[in-house]
Amino acid sequence: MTKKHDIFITEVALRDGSHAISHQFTVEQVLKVTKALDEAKVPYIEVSHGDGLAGSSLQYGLSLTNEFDLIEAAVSACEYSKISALLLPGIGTLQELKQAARLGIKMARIATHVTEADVSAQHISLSKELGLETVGFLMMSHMAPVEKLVEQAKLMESYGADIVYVVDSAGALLPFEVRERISALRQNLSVEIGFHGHNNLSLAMANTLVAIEEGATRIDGSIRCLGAGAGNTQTEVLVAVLERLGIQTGINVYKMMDLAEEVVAHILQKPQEIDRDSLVLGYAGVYSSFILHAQKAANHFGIDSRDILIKLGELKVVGGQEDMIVDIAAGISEKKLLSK
Ligand SMILES: CC[C@H](O)CC(=O)C(=O)O
Ligand SMILES: [Mn+2]
Repeated sequence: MTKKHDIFITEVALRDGSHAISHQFTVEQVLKVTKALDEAKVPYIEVSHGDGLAGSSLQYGLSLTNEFDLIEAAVSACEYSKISALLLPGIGTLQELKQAARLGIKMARIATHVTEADVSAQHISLSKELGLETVGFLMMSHMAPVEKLVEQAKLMESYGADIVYVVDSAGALLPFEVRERISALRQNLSVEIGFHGHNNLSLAMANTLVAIEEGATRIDGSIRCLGAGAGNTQTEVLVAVLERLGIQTGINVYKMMDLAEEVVAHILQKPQEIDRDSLVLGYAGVYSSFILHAQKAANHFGIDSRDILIKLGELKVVGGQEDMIVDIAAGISEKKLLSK
C-alpha cells in the first residue's frame, strides 16, 4: 500500500474526551489542540459536547463552554484538517446541524443506538443537503446480532450516508466479533466502513487492526486515550503501528507524540488507565460515557460503582437513559440498608 492515505483517521478527543473531563473544555484548549492536530495533518477532528450537539444539559452534563464557540475556534485553527460534529437525533436537532454547518464543519456524524437507525433519516438527508460528508454511527454495536447491524447500516446507507461506522461504545466487542461485523458490512454495503473502539478490555488497538484487515477505511482514535471510559484507540500509537505495517495515514507521528505528552496529558484530570470501573464497562457491556455518572451516584449513596455498572449492563440501559443511573443506585442502596 503506497498511496498517501490508506486509512482516514478521525481524532475524537475533543468530543469523546469531553465525557472524561465532565465537558469542561475551554476555547484555549480546543484552539491549542486543534492547531497541533492540524499541523500533524490529522484529516478529521471531531468537536462537540460528548453527547453530541446540544448535549449540554442536566441529563448529560453541562458544558463549561458553548460548543459552538468550541467549533468556531476549531474551524479557525485549521488549514488542513476538517472539523466534524456528532449529533444524536433527539438530543441535537436539525437547527443545531445547520448552525454547525454555518460555522464551517465539513463532516457530520449522525449517531443512533444500533437498532434505531430509522431515527437518523432526516438528519442524514439534511447533512447531505448542507454539503457535508455524512457518517452513520451505529452505537453500542455489541448489542445487536450481525444481521441486525447489517439491516440498520443499510438503512443509513439508503438515507444517503457516505460512511457507516461500527461503534463499540462499551469497549465490549472481542476481535472475532469485530471481524464478523466489519466483514458483513463490507459484503452488504457499497459505502465506506468505519470503526470506533473503546479500550475498556484493552482491545481497542487489536479490534482496530482487525477492522482494518476486514476493510474498514475510517478509524477513530483519541490522543493519549482522552475519551470516555478507558478512552479510545490511542491515536498516536495507532499512527505508529500503522506506519510499521506500511499503512499510510498521512499523519506525522512525532508531532502527535509531542502533542500527547506536552498538552493533552495535562488536560486529563488523571492519566487514562484501565481501572476497575472502566474494566467493568467492557466486561458488562455498558456505555463508556456512563462511568462518571455512576461514580457520582456511588459516592452519593455510599455504594460500589461496579454494582451500579453491572446492573446497568444487566438491564441493557442505553444512551439517553442516564437518569436511570441514579434510580439504580438508589435501589442498590435501599437493598443494602434493608439487609443490615
Ligand atoms: C453519547 C455519545 C457517545 O459518546 C458516542 C460515542 O462515542 C460512542 O458511542 O462510543
Ligand atoms: Mn465513543
